[in-house]
Amino acid sequence: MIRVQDLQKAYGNVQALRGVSFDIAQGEIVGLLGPNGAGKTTIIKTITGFLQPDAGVVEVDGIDVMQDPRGVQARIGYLPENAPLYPELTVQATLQLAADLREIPEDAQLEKISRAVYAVGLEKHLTRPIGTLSKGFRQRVGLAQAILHQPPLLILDEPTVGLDPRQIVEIRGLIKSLAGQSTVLFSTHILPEVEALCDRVIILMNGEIRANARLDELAATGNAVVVLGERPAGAESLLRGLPGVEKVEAFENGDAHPAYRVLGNNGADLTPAIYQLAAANGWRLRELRRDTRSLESIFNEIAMAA
Ligand SMILES: Nc1ncnc2c1ncn2[C@@H]1O[C@H](COP(=O)(O)OP(=O)(O)OP(=O)(O)O)[C@@H](O)[C@H]1O
Repeated sequence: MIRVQDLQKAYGNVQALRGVSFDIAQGEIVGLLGPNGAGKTTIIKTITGFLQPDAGVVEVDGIDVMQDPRGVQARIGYLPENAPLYPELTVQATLQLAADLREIPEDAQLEKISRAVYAVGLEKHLTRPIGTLSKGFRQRVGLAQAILHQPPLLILDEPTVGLDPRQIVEIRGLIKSLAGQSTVLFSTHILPEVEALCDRVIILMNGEIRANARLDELAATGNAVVVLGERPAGAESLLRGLPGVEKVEAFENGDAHPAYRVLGNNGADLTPAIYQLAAANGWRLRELRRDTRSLESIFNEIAMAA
């Protein structure tokens, strides 16, 4: 659905993007995560055809954005950061204006507006001027504008920035429901946002991609945790003898059963070999799993390495 290849962009002597490449498949929901100034908005503006890169290729649905920006924009619903809205216009007038700008034929406008309004829960607020709406409801208007033409791809720049905790939960819920109909790429600097919404995360720092993986892959380590029913003689040294094992640490897991953290030396999954070892030696396994890391610790590790 999106192909970004070796994108580069400088503003004067600020190198905002330093060769960014990634692909997003149809139906995915992907978070572009990075601190302020990492280059998230620059990537989004390039994909949506509002900014010309210095080098690189962006394709949406096989269409090159530099060659046919209007063709790409017809396939994208875009919610910019702090979407500009006219405070004196009502919700209905705002959406009618958006439908005109999208060149939606007049006889189709009512049906499209009504569909978008119900999708974002604005049906009771059609006659209210934008200026009287809370920030959360203004964001719903922005989302309704973005989905008016039923685009196959939604691109949202920091969709929950400036919202209070309740509004954040509501907007995240809406994004999740819209993801059923569209591929979604959104940017954020908030880790729990990624955990709440994404299949996959692209971590960007200083104009470079530092990670691009499914959340479960990123969280998995090459270490395993094993808890046994009783303490068989020699368990620790047998675990240590498995190929790919660096070290075995016994730890207290709170229920008096022997627990070990088995540290690998090459990132490979150790659990199948541990399972076989347990079966061969008649150990009673209470628990066997890959050890995981939180997104926060991954992010901090990447930031420290930067
Ligand atoms: N129009 C501009 N002129 C000069 N520098 C710019 C311009 N727009 C962005 N930059 C710089 O380019 C870098 C990337 O900015 P960008 O807005 O893409 O980052 P971001 O990750 O979206 O950050 P934020 O979350 O703060 O919006 C930053 O160093 C920023 O200061």
